[in-house]
Amino acid sequence: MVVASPPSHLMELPRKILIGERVIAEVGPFVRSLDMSARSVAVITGRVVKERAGVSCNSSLEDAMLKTKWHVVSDASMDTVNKLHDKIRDDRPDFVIGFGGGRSVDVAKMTAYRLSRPFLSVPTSASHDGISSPFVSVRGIDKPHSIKANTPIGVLADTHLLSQAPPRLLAGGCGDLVAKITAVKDWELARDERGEYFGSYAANLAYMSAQIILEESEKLKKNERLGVRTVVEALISAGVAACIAGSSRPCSGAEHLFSHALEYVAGGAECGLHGERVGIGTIMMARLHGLDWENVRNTLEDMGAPTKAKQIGLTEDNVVQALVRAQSLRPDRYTILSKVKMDKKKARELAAATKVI
Ligand SMILES: NC(=O)C1=CN([C@@H]2O[C@H](COP(=O)(O)OP(=O)(O)OC[C@H]3O[C@@H](n4cnc5c(N)ncnc54)[C@H](OP(=O)(O)O)[C@@H]3O)[C@@H](O)[C@H]2O)C=CC1
Ligand SMILES: O=C(CO)COP(=O)(O)O
Ligand SMILES: [Zn+2]
Repeated sequence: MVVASPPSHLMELPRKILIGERVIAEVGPFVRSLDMSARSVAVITGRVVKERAGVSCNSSLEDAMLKTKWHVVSDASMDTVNKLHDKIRDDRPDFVIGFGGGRSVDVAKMTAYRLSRPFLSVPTSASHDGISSPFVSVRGIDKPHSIKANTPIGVLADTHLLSQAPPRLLAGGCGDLVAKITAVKDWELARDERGEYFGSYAANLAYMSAQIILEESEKLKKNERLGVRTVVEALISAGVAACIAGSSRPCSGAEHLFSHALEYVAGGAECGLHGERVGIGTIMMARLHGLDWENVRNTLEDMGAPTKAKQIGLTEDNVVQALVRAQSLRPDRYTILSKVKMDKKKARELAAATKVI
């Protein structure tokens, strides 16, 4: 098989990453360190995060002489992005800051992109790798998967705030991390069977972020502080892998397609968090790849993440339908599901064999 020559793409990486306990109090100086002449910022956040940590974030920004305007969002839709764009456009803030869970970070990233302003990511949940990548998942576009916006110019991760988030979010982050073992396997498959360009550096970086969880879950579950720090660093690193690859390829394979398909088949009903769905998908895709799927399942259990469909309100039929439909949502992303075509019978057997149903 002739392997395609690397496509040209611009690699944009975060310039500075500040991580540690209570570093939210340093957000003002952090902005200044990125741009000495900055005068104003727009902070996009959620209601809960603003209530819990808005004051310390605001004081730090104002102490650094940055005129600060707050915008509270409650969903991650294109409609919300459009409204924010219209509201913020005339202010011309020097930075758009996404302060909160994945929803706030995504909306802020997309708004900054639309306004051509630098974006600063201040995640308060370690739930997926979008905290450091250029990708956003917003509702109301014609794609079930993420689209590319701009890489955050900086990432500030306060491990105290991250540890205050609902535990489910951190467990979901572990699901998004273990996914990299099957995502990377899918990328290798695409190289071997389709001649797709394979970036080994990006692939190794993403793979390592899964391995740390797979190898150290025992230790991480016993030490909450170490657990949060390790998970958030691994998520940032996986996001950087996507920056290097220029696509979500190293981070998203068939397990992500399964998760996207679940959102369709569940028809808008609550069907778990991103990382929870992806983690369950990884168990099944690991089996298809001939990997140690039981180790994936045990790791997810250790980290408090679901391993069974019913734990996130899914029926057996939801799982079967999503497995059958998954690959058709992104036909150009060659994965194990392109090779092992799923019908209802195979899908049910796979889900049962891995104890997902
Ligand atoms: N860009 C990408 O590559 C990806 C993006 N996504 C997207 O990310 C979003 C999901 O992100 P996720 O983080 O899981 O969930 P949310 O952003 O929806 O956050 C879940 C809840 O947790 C609250 N919360 C967040 N941080 C804290 C904290 N420190 N303390 C207390 N409460 C907190 C939020 O409050 P509040 O009310 O303040 O928001 C919210 O109510 C989805 O929109 C999904 O599509 C998913 C995968 C990849
Ligand atoms: O969640 C992601 C990576 O972890 C983004 O993946 P998608 O490109 O499949 O949306
Ligand atoms: Zn993901």
